[in-house]
This record gives sequence, C-alpha cells and structure tokens, in this order.
Amino acid sequence: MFKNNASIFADEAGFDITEDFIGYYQAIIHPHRRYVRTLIEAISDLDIEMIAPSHGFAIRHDIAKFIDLYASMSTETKDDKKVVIVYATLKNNTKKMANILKDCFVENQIKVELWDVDKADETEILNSIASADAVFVGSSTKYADMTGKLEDLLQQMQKMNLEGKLAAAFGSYGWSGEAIEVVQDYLNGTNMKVQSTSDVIKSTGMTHVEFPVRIRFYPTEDEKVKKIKNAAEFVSDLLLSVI
Ligand SMILES: Cc1cc2nc3c(=O)[nH]c(=O)nc-3n(C[C@H](O)[C@H](O)[C@H](O)COP(=O)(O)O)c2cc1C
Repeated sequence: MFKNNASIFADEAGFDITEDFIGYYQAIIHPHRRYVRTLIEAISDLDIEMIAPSHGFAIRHDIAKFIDLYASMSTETKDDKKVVIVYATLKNNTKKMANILKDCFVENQIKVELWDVDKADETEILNSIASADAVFVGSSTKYADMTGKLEDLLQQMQKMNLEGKLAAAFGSYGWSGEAIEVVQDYLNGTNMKVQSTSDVIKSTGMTHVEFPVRIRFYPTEDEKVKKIKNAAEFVSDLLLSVI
C-alpha cells in the first residue's frame, strides 16, 4: 500500500483519506457494526493520540472526526421496523423456532407479528406481510413437503409486489427437511431479497449465519438455539442499518 519512502501517516499522504476510510468501512467493517458500537463505547473515555489500523494510514490528526464517522455509520435507525413470522407446524417444533426468532427481534426493539398459518385468516396474514420489512416463513417437513396451508399462502405471496422486503425460510425437520428448501424456492419466486448462506458469506465473510434456518427436531440445545438467534440478529442488523 505504501510506495518507496511514502509516509505511513495520513497527514503526510498528500491527499484526503476520508473517502478511502469510509470505503473500507462499507466494504469490510459494516457487517460487524454491532461490535464497532461496543468498541466505540469502550474507548469513549480514552485520550487517543493516534489511530494505527492494520490496513491503511496511521491517523494523528482529526481523530475525533474519524471515530465519529465509524460511530455514525454503525448507529441504528430509529425508524420502526416490523418482522412477520408465519409458520406451519405439526407438533410445535417449528413454532418453538418461530418464538425464538420473535424474542430475538423484540429484544432488538423490532415489532413482530407471528402467525400460525393453519389458525389465522389468510387475508389477515397477507395484509400483515404487505406492511412488513422482513418476512420469515417456516414449515416442518411431512412426507418430503410443507405442512398445513402454507403452499396457498406462498402462492398468493408470489402474486404480490413485495419489493424491498427481506425474507428467510426456516423449519424443523427429522432427517432431510425438504419443506424448508421448498419454502426457500417459493420465496425465491417472490421479489423479496431472500437470505441465503451463500450470499451471507459472499457479502460479509461471516460463516456462523445460515439461511435457510434448519433445525433437526427440537430447538432446545444451546447450539440449535444459537443458530436461530444468529439468523435473527443478522436480519435485525440489516433492518436497523443506517447505510
Ligand atoms: C408423518 C410424518 C412425516 C414426516 N416426514 C418427514 C420427511 O419427509 N422428511 C423429514 O426430514 N422429516 C419428516 N418428518 C419429521 C418432522 O419434520 C419432524 O418431526 C419435525 O420436528 C416436526 O416439526 P413440527 O413439530 O414443527 O411439525 C415427518 C414426521 C411425521 C410425523
């Protein structure tokens, strides 16, 4: 990065590094902004003389400006956000997943509307989806397919304009979990931005967040609950992001 005899200090670079500083944040750091907020809080009382990052110039001047830039880009929006969670279940394992997702969103001050597709009115669910910022659709697997009345709802969703919304599939299964993949396929047939493990890795480098969210039988063990929470935290971060 530094040419022969070039200075390592931003104030001797010969140009304003602010644009590169912001670009690096957007490309690499933004997915990890939850931790940026924690660290900015941790250093708030320190008298900092220099920022010496592992990449790029060392910063000796305008330190507060650069820390403030990280703080403002890492902050959360104050706009109200809403997640709709719809599920179909035989023995409530998928319902348990739905409730873990719900609790996580509520902890992040995100409004949640939760629907059991077999107990609620379809029009009411579709209206709820129409005004959502993100939609989670879950099903357990019965004879290699979705359970309950989910298919009809998903077909209706494909006829709606759901542009700009985030979506994710989830479900409990016994051995292969075909229904979760079928839900994912239906969601991909809408114009929502459907979360996938592949996209998460490519856009953030994170490997602990998986979509669709697949849980064998009961989500009681720590590891399984963590997997569900990781997905909810990831979508919460996307919804609350200001950039
Ligand atoms: C009649 C029946 C059929 C099932 N078929 C499948 C299947 O084809 N593939 C699979 O992975 N699991 C299958 N399972 C397992 C369920 O998906 C699993 O028990 C799941 O945890 C149920 O979640 P739920 O309580 O949300 O319905 C089946 C279970 C039952 C009772």
